[in-house]
Amino acid sequence: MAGRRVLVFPSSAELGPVLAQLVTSRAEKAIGSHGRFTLGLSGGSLVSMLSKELLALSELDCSKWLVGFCDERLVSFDDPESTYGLYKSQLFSKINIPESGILTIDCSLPVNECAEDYTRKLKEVFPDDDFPVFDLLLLGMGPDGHTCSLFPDHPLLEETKKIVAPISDSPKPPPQRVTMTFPAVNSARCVAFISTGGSKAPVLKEVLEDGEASPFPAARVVPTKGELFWLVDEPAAASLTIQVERPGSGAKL
Ligand SMILES: O=C(O)[C@H](O)[C@@H](O)[C@H](O)[C@H](O)COP(=O)(O)O
Repeated sequence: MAGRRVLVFPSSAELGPVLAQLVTSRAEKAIGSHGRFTLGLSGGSLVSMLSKELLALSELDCSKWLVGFCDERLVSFDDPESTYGLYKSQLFSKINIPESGILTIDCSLPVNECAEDYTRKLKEVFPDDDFPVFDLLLLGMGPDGHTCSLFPDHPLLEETKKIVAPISDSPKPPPQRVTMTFPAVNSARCVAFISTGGSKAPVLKEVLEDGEASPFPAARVVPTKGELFWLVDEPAAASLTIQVERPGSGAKL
């Protein structure tokens, strides 16, 4: 791992601009070095925060972006539970990302086939790698310590071969989902967790202070070579005793 940074902001309002800055700076770097920017998205509160912050930028050029999903719920795209559906209405329809730059699941397939189909799509985008090397993955963490659709005590936590796995017994509804596995997540060049709210405080303390000794899935996100950021707000950070950075909303990452 290139080193973990934990950045604490008074609230989401101060965190948001730094998230946007991280995305645009990694996009610029990626496009400069290999001509495209591959970004993996997650659901939850990230959808509205990221959409709002990116749309507030005056010069956002997404023509060389390739966006995928760290996990996705197996529901139709017009279902309010569809992560893609939410991004489509809040972000994709308002930026200049080409349709070919959005990697979606095929939600008409049964869950196992859906995971295989999404694996195939990722392999097409990353033909030279055993696991996809995204330039940036944005992750959330639930109050139970799950990330992507990798839930505590689930056998999928031990998956070492698949890039994408199906899950049909998700403890959080909807039950059917597809998710990137840990080896895929940990192959990224940069991973950033965005975690806000006091419900995250106890689990965040264990994840950050006990590391991989902690039982929580989020603690297993340790990029092999890439960077790891935790962007959190004060309520989520309330129980931390480790040293953190408090850089303010003008931080440049
Ligand atoms: O698929 C899901 O059920 C959600 O996307 C979920 O995994 C979410 O990312 C986390 O629970 C963090 O959500 P918040 O950032 O909104 O707390």
